[in-house]
Amino acid sequence: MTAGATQLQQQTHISKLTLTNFRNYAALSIGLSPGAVVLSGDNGAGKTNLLEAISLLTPGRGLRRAPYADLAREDGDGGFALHARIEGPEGQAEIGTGIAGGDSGESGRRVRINGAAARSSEDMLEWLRVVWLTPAMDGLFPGPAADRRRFLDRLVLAIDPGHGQRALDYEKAMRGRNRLLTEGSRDGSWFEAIETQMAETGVAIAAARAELARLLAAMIERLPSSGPFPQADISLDGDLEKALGSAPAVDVEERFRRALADGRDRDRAAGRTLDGPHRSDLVVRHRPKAMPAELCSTGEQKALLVGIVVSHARLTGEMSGMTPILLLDEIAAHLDAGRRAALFSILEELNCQAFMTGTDAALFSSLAGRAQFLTVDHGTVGPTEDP
Ligand SMILES: Nc1ncnc2c1ncn2[C@@H]1O[C@H](COP(=O)(O)OP(=O)(O)OP(=O)(O)O)[C@@H](O)[C@H]1O
Repeated sequence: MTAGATQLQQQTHISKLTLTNFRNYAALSIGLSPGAVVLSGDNGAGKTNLLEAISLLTPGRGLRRAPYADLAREDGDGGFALHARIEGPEGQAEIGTGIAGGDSGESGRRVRINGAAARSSEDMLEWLRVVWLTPAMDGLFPGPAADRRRFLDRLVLAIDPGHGQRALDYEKAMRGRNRLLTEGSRDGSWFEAIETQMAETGVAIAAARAELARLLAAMIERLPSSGPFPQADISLDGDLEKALGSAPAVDVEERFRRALADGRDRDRAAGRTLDGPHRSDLVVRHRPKAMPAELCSTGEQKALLVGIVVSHARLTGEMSGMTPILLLDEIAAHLDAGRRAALFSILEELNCQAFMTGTDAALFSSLAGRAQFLTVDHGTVGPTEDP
């Protein structure tokens, strides 16, 4: 067996995917290969739906952030089910998730791993990590900070599975504080308890983001300085993230707790908490052009994002031994032939399973013989003839 074959065997990948009543799929079961998987088909055929299904194999609402009830096929019973067989260095796992018919999905989706109910959806991270780039993210740099924060937190989650719970705990505490503010409560001990929790979880969130930014910046240095995917300078714009650069976490926590207490009147007037990691931003600059990312062309922004995502995939692989599965929706749309070829060879070098979609398989023809080509046709998926 060649060294390459051994490597491929160890790659974390989905080898089988089954969808039941998911979006436009009534029933689908497909075998998947490690490495690149190209999904081509007409507009509306169901390519993104397939990626969305895979994105639900990680905590959260998936790549469209759609309500679970919308994921259930329109003519179905109101529920949906996904099932995936994962193969990786740790062995094989069977992961299932979905909601039952008649369940609005508001209470969350169920997750089963190897036949047993998971304690939380974060248990899936023991088996695989999933990261995506979608056309909706083309507007990430000029768009709202909330989208960049979400992107950043997803990158953190892939290297630090505890991040999701931290974010949930912080949001829950903040909702509690906001409720006290809008109710006009003056109950000092209630505020103190909630603000202490916000300070603890908030600083932990900021510290995890700062650590990701530091590690990711080191990985981005490994991108060739004049290559097709430009080096990005990334930094975090947030009071806590900045303070952590020059003070120990316990001091930052205490400062944040005091700032929350001192800011009650101001926040009461605003009806919400105005300071905290829920207001932080990810700042990206195009290093070769010495320009903020949001001022770059659409193609340049896409190339920057690809550089960040592949650097992150490399980082995750090196840290966890598990390279994320990449979902690259319509990835070829803004990349010229040279950049496409460069992307394909980076993906091969990363040794990750990467799903790429496009209306035209020809854009991926240089991968012939090195990728699995599948044609998506309104609820069915089969091998692409003559890719
Ligand atoms: N809950 C649902 N039940 C049934 N069909 C659905 C549901 N949600 C979406 N669809 C259908 O799925 C199709 C969209 O699929 P998808 O977004 O995956 O297309 P695509 O192949 O990525 O297309 P494009 O190339 O245009 O991006 C649409 O025809 C839409 O009507």
